[in-house]
Amino acid sequence: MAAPRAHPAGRAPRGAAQRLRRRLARLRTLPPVRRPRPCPAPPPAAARRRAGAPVPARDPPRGGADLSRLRPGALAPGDRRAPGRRDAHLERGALVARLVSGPRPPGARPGLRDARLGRAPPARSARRRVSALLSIRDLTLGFAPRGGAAPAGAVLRELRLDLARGEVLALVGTSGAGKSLLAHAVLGLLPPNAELSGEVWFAGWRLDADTLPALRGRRIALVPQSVTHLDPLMPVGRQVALAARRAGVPDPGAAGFRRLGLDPALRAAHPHALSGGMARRVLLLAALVGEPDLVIADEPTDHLDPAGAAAVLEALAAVARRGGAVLLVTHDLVSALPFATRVALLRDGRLAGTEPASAFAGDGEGIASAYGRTLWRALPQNGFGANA
Ligand SMILES: Nc1ncnc2c1ncn2[C@@H]1O[C@H](COP(=O)(O)OP(=O)(O)OP(=O)(O)O)[C@@H](O)[C@H]1O
Ligand code: NI
Repeated sequence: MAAPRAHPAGRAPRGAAQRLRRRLARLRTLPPVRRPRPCPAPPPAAARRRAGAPVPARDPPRGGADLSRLRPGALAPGDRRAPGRRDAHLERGALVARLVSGPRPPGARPGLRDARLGRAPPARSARRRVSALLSIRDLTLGFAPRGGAAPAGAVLRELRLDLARGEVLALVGTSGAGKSLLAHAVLGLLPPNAELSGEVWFAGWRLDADTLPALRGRRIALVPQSVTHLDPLMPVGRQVALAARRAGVPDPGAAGFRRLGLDPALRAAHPHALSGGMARRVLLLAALVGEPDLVIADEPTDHLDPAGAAAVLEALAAVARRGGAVLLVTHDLVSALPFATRVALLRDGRLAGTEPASAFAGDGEGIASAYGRTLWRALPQNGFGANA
């Protein structure tokens, strides 16, 4: 705004003074500007390293989310404030936009794209310890008993898992092993009675109620297992557009739908008019739209024919190729193998081993863990464990 010209007499003429008074009166009627709550700056890298936190070489936030305002590791293990609140939305069949995107963080600018998007990860220095993109440390999860029920044991136990940029880590295990809970625990989307301990770090940031809202749907995205996470009352095209807006990127429109093998005409359809496989691809599109660094995909190939499954896995592998990482929860190990770099085996809430994907070949001799060998040999194409 141009500065008002000074009047030679030192006072504005009457007409100008009236105009100024009117302007001031208009300004007073506007709602006050709300400033985001100031957060202390993050501690220096050295202090974070001393505290045992993984420290990235150089990994500033992007996508418009100013994480320099957030405190890494602000909450003690077990703090469940945000997860509980968010799960209320989840249990109500919460909107995919909210699940994959979350609210816009203070200071985030819509439409702002980071120039680093799509670039390779920073070069590793031999002298500097560079951590994984995602580090899960001693994660234990149980549920407080409800209504006088006997306390159940932990459903995830002392999990330690690292995921580096460029990796697609397939997380496999039998039904009920805890795969979805692990995915939800990373994203802070657990029910209020969940009791969580341990730590999850992403790009040097402790994931907690302070950091997650700024990261979810921007740098970390979830493809949920259930398609009920789509809003039943909103056309799916609008849901994708909403996810894009929250991530601060343009709506991919018809092109986005085509990219995942979906007819663009489906944008106007409500979720009930989509097949299970179509709905799953819409969820994937909504998750990938903001080009996140980390994608946690929970059974993204369910209900898909082999060609559809390959297209979905290819889209996920592309995330890793551009320098991101994917945690791929799947029952279908065989389909995932060509796209996975490693396989993590979850058994009754415990990690039974992590193996290179290349070990899952032939009779499974190259698989280090006994559980991995058993799972591999139990597959129909491997003789249902006849040689185990
Ligand atoms: N809210 C909850 N309260 C209590 N127990 C729960 C809750 N949610 C999940 N569980 C239990 O935790 C265990 C792991 O569930 P989870 O959904 O993570 O399994 P999963 O490995 O994803 O299985 P699937 O392959 O069938 O999807 C199950 O025994 C389940 O009953
Ligand atoms: Ni599951």
